[in-house]
Amino acid sequence: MGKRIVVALGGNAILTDDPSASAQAKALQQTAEQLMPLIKDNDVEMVVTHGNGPQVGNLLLQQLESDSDKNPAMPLDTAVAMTQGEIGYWMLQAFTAALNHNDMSDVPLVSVITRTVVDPADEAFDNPTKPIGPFYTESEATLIKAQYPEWKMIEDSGRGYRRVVASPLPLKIVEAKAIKPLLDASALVTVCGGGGIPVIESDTGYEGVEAVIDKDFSASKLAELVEADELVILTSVGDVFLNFGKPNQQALGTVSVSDMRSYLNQGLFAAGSMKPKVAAAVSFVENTGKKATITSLDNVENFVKHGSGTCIIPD
Ligand SMILES: Nc1ncnc2c1ncn2[C@@H]1O[C@H](COP(=O)(O)OP(=O)(O)O)[C@@H](O)[C@H]1O
Ligand SMILES: NC(=O)OP(=O)(O)O
Repeated sequence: MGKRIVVALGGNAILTDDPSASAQAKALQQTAEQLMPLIKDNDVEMVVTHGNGPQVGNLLLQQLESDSDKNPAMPLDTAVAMTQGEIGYWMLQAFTAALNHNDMSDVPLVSVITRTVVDPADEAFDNPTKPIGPFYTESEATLIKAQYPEWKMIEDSGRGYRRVVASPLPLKIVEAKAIKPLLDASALVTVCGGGGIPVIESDTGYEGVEAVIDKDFSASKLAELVEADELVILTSVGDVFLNFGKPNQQALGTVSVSDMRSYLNQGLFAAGSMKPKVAAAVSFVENTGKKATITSLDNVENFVKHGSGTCIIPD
């Protein structure tokens, strides 16, 4: 068995400044090429997961047009499933091209519709924090609030206003067991897209709930469940920084998990962006004794060759 890694892809892997299907599929083609050094010439089983915040928010906006009985709007759990389907499809297309291009056309490919179990009593249901869909100016946000008073909007890290929805913590990935044999067969698997379709346990099995789960937390849980050797969180920055954006900012290279836990507990990372990534990575290392890396897609080749990026290791 090769080394098993779970890779979580950030927003920049899919969405550029053009949200059309063709532009997102094209962005993923480049992403797939950038991931190839992770598996090419290495005995690696790769599981890929991805976000869906912009896509699911846009899809909900499209649902607002569909208010008749003949063409009803879809609820949020179904919208998450729809984005898993669309992005999973683009992933298959992108990986097919990249594997062909890198003489690895024999690698089996699959995208798995995945459910993630959450706690119905999770306090996140009363406190929406997950930004989805497009960014709005302050005046646009005011108009939207008047039109949809039930929506909660927040200012998202100085980038504009966005709608937020509940984002409960993932407890269990329902399909984790089914994914393992695919990995054993050396398939390249896309799984748990958008954090997974949020479900709660019910008398008959599972019931969908309205939420969007953070994909970094799901990736961490998934990595534990498939017994991954490493969790790799890819975003738009090559390193995690202390004092990010300040003149004295300092890139973190290899850091022990207890040091990173201490930085996290001191509140040194921004909520809604770097904090969940660090929390997810620290949780994986604490729970498994394996390592986790946070770096950028652009740095994958350097990471493979020289180990650059922020690497959290067991004590
Ligand atoms: N301490 C930090 N170190 C590095 N980047 C940070 C830090 N705090 C905030 N950031 C910001 O977090 C961003 C990554 O978060 P985000 O865009 O939400 O992730 P995703 O890649 O999952 O879409 C980086 O592009 C950077 O601007
Ligand atoms: N579900 C999720 O975490 O999506 P983003 O990474 O796109 O916000």
